[in-house]
Amino acid sequence: MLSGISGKTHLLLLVIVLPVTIIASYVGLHNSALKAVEHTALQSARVMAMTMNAARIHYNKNVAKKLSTIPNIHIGADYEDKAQAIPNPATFTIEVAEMVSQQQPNIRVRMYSEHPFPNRQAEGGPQTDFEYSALETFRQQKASGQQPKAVFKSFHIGGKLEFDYIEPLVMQEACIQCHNKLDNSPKKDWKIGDIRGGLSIRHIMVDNSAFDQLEGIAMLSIAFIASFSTIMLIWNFRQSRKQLQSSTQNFLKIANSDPLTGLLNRRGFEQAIQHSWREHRINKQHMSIIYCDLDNFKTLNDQHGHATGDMQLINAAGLISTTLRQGIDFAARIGGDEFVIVLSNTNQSGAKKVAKRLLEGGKTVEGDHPLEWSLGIACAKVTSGISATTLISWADKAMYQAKSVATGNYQVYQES
Ligand SMILES: Nc1nc2c(ncn2[C@@H]2O[C@H](COP(=O)(O)OP(=O)(O)OP(=O)(O)O)[C@@H](O)[C@H]2O)c(=O)[nH]1
Repeated sequence: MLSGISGKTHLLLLVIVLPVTIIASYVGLHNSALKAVEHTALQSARVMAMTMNAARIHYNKNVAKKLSTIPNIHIGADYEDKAQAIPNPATFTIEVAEMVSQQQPNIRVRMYSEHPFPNRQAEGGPQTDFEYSALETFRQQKASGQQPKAVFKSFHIGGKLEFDYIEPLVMQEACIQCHNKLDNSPKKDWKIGDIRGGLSIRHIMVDNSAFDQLEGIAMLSIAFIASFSTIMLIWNFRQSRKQLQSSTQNFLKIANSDPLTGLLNRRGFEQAIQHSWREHRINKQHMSIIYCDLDNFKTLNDQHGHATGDMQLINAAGLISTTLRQGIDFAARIGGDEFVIVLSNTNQSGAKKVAKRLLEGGKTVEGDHPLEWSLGIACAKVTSGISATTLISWADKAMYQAKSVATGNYQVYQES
């Protein structure tokens, strides 16, 4: 029963808890790996956006603005077609972004507007759902009085990780004049602070190597955790089984022992004699039984008290134990003052020697009262024609014969 519960608990741990732990660890580590890669991508997108903005501001302030005061210098999106012309800051930034994108196939930088000029109609507007939704978010943030903030999102596209970062582009004082005055401007009612578009930076992880590395570490960690947990569970299971075996053995020892003398009790004796009987029958050996009954034990109890009687029983058991061969013979207290001794592979003459030693030993036991007992010996070659119960009953009869003759002697059972 105990073993069943313990086994089931461990099985439950192995079958449910371990896979759940492994899955939870994998999901946790996978998410951590993704977060780490996302963080890196976000940082690099921010740096890229800062660089683009710094280039635009610098160009605007130190190139476009200064050259605009010189006559015959044209500043506009159509600068390529004209002599003495330079790009306006927006065109400058757009073209720098295009150059970066061409050189880095895994990075795409673009400025987009909801109202692109006619020359940028094809590629200048929002192109993805995320670019549309980013403009919507910026507008909502502005409407609720917040400073529009960059948005960031990661996608899994065709087995590759993709990170999109979009910063709001806000209409500046320096740009509004052109936008509201130029003939070809698609919108002429811009106000400073309006959301005019976004700076979109897309980073595609071409080989996913950083992520794969982190996932590899995650998998290794999980494999380690799983192996460690399994080893711990098996170790724990074995320990529990050992403890259970040892408790079962202790329990059986207690259940089969006489608490007063430490010898086997009737229950333990029956198991031991059956086992020994089988072995003797296989080996066709002689077995001898000595049935012992204390003489006038009732009188001892009555005259000197139960504790003295108990001491006499303990002395008798001690004498039996020291007389027998350790691990070969065995004995039990099967009744109040009755003991049965089993002498393995022992014939009648051997049993007589043991009986004499027990009688002699009784005279010298420690204590005020010499140990006197009557012993009955029965001996047989163990075959299928006789049972252990019969041999014990013969020894019992012999003990009564001894008692009927005189106290403190032994008799050998003789088949009549
Ligand atoms: N002290 C003690 N006495 C016990 C124990 N178990 C049984 N007895 C007593 O042992 C006595 C056995 O009595 P009997 O079988 O008549 O034995 P006896 O007085 O030795 O008589 P004979 O065998 O004819 O010599 C009884 O008085 C029981 O009460 C025990 O554990 N301790």
